[in-house]
Amino acid sequence: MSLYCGIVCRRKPFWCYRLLSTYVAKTRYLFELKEDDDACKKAQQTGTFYLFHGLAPLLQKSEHQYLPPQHSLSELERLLDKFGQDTQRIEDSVLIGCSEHHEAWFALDLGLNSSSSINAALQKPEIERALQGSFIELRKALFWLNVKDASLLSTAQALLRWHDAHQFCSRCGQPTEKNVAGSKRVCPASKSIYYPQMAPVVITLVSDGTRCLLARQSSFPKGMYSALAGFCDIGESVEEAVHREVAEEVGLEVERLQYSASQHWPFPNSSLMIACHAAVKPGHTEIKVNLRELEAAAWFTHDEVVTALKRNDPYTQQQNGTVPFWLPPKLAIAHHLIKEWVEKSTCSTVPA
Ligand SMILES: NC(=O)C1=CN([C@@H]2O[C@H](COP(=O)(O)OP(=O)(O)OC[C@H]3O[C@@H](n4cnc5c(N)ncnc54)[C@H](O)[C@@H]3O)[C@@H](O)[C@H]2O)C=CC1
Ligand SMILES: [Mg+2]
Repeated sequence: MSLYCGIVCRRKPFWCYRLLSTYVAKTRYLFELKEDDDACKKAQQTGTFYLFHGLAPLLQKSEHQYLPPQHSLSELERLLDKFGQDTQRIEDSVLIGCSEHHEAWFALDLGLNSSSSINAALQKPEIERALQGSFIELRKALFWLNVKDASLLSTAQALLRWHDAHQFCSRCGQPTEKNVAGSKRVCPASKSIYYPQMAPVVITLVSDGTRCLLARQSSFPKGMYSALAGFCDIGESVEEAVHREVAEEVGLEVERLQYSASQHWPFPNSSLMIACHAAVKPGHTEIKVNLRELEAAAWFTHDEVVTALKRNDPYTQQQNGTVPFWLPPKLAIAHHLIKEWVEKSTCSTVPA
């Protein structure tokens, strides 16, 4: 229940956090930190930092799970000091969220070349030893993290990558400067403002009523099939992108589009995955694979998909040496789409 009653406090910020629901208060606090550099610097004093090296998050193994440790500002300063680095490097950190009690969370990459400090990147093995953890490539880490940490670290990596790649103004070539939160970069020379971007991607699970269409690119791990995905062209709606991508990749026309869900996907650059179900016209099921985009595409039955969803260790080779057909991991929206199709078709309400 929202406690916000429209009362406007005279204290800064112009709303009173005590009158807001926990969720609204949190979003307003994060908004303030993005807009106000002084407030964000202050938040660093009491906040915590997630560390990366070359865009790989630091993880520590605890019992049966991997967790990303959080470090306070003073711990981070001590670490930099120990390795002969100036604390200006902390200016490269980016705001990635906050707790319900308004403890701000930041991410900092110790391996990328710093735009704030002249010191060279820190050496990975030495920091790993000092912090008793390992920097693990995010694609691998996603298999071991819980959903909350996976989402937070994906956001952090996307933001750190974007800042690393946007250090110069594309209009005049001069260095750009990030605000303290990292929600934008400004070019002092041309006054251009740059905001972190995501590319919209449609991902579609096509059904013919009893089977679903799955495809693989040659770059996928052996045996893995997924739903059809593709970047939206400029000027296109989501619906237009779905029709075009399906026609382009497998030569089919679809109808009855149904939006399912969306997901931020950090690889290889930030994408906003927009997931839909779609159906082919009855009898129009002949696949014409575009071999410039895909290695293979095929229709799979409900039973084949159910078996593949149960496959926990896809890399186990079958006795004849082949790798069995398997599906993207739970955290990928493709998995969600496929599971949803299985559940719907079990209840006989699959989009025809
Ligand atoms: N989270 C999930 O469940 C899944 C995520 N994906 C992601 O979807 C994305 C798109 O899938 P693809 O089949 O590769 O797309 P695609 O079918 O559009 O083909 C990729 C090609 O599109 C062109 N392209 C156009 N705009 C681009 C842009 N903004 N960035 C990069 N290339 C662009 C390039 O020529 C590129 O080679 C991939 O990055 C992949 O990681 C794909 C499947 C499952
Ligand atoms: Mg594609």
